[in-house]
Amino acid sequence: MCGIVGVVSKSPVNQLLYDSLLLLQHRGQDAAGIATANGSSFFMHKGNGMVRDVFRTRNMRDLPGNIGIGQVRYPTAGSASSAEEAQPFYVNAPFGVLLAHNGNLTNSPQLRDEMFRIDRRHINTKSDTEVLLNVLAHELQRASTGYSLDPDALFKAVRGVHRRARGSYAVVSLIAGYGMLGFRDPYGIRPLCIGRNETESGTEWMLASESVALENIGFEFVRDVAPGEAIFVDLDGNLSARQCAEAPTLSPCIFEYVYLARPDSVLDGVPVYDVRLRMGDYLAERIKKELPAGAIDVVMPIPDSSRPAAMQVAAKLGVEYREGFFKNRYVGRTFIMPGQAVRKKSVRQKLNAMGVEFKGRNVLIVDDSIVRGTTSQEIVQMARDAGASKVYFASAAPPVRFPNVYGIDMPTRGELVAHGRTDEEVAAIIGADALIYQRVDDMVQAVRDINPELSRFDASCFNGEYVTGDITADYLDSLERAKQLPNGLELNGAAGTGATEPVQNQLHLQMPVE
Ligand SMILES: O=P(O)(O)OC[C@H]1O[C@H](OP(=O)(O)OP(=O)(O)O)[C@H](O)[C@@H]1O
Ligand SMILES: NC(=O)CC[C@H](N)C(=O)O
Ligand SMILES: [Mg+2]
Repeated sequence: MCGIVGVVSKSPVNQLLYDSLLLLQHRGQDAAGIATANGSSFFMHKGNGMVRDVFRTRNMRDLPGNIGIGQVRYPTAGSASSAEEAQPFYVNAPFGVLLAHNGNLTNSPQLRDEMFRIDRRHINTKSDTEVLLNVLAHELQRASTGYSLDPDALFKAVRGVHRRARGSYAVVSLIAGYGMLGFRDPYGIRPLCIGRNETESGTEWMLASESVALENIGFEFVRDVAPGEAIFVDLDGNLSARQCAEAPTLSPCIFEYVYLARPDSVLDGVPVYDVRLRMGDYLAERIKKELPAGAIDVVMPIPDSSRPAAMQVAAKLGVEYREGFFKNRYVGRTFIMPGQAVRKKSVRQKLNAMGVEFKGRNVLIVDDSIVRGTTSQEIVQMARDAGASKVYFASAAPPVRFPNVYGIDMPTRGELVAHGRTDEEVAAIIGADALIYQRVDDMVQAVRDINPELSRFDASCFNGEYVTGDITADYLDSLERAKQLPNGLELNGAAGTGATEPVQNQLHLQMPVE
């Protein structure tokens, strides 16, 4: 998961894009980038780090124009440390195309090979996004007649992308001299929504990963982009939309509701906050079945993402809710950091137990999910060190047992603490007196209680069923092999290079004027 945003406005967009990327920062902390178009010129600034680190005033001044796209990156392909793999990506032919992507292509090596052998295109990085951009560029070349491009040709090109690309992709793109194009893969695995702002000079349009990124900067939420659908907004602000997939089937990633998205966003008609509360309701029912009444003195969340579920667990159990862990607000999300060593260290830097809440009490600690077990192991130990009598642990999501191949960096089974283990074995590893997990059916029902029309989800990391239907055991094995160093050690981060020095990459791309 990364955060993407695109806007066609009536006034300069640099600050607008910056502000909306800040609202999407929770989706990617490793790199950030903004590209704008002014007349026939593209301007771009991108680099490693968080939004506030990457953009200085001088960089912002160098991003003129009323149309632009932006991205915050959490790598799943290539490397966390390579500033060249920060997004957006640019290719000069045909027309000049910029692209930002949230998701992960599962046939990127084959496409890369095809690009070289058949399309004669060179891919310069290990990023699947650069591959996706070149597929789009090639399809635009095929669909366009002569020197011009109209919405029909653009939508034909997106149909071509859907035929060739596999995996997940929510995309925003700029085409020099034409406008902004956005689309979502035929399963709608990663989110994308449309916002509008009426001004005296006309309508402005925005595309963003989450509704919070457009609403908080004054745009009105219009709707989600449908799976397989493409949206094109020309330079004058005229919007056209078309279904470009043959058999679109909405199957959004359920982990967005569990952890990835902000609670104040609404994804595919479902407020994330409401789902997290419902997950708390169902989890409380499990806890009632598994622990004797009166076993728990106090319920505590692990800040931040588990708070709504933990509040609801406490309310349903009729037990006191207390904040036992103080969070250092200057440390980011640990799960999306590249590399196990930095994740482990950051949990301790981020959270500190407050002794007064623990001494002599039986505590139930609630988290939204347990993935590698990094957070839960540290937290249980902190609770014990702070004097808790018993430490019970509950997860608002079911055990994460299978790799994710659609945009969350957990590609190997070995790194998942629940893979091949019983709940009791996981409890022993994290050191808890008891561990209660949500059930998969209840997690799905928590979303469906709010939007019964959503019937299919990508819940592959919980149930091993991959919605695209083409993920084989061989493919999963190949991901694991790619993560192993020759000495048997594991690589850190998407391509294993681990934490990074901030590197900046400033481009000013000049398009020919017609
Ligand atoms: O089992 P693990 O591999 O540790 O992963 C799961 C943990 O990581 C996430 O927290 P994170 O610190 O990323 O973000 P948050 O502040 O939004 O909870 C998530 O909320 C869990 O606490
Ligand atoms: N998490 C994502 O959406 C990642 C986007 C893209 N695959 C990259 O690695 O940069
Ligand atoms: Mg957390």
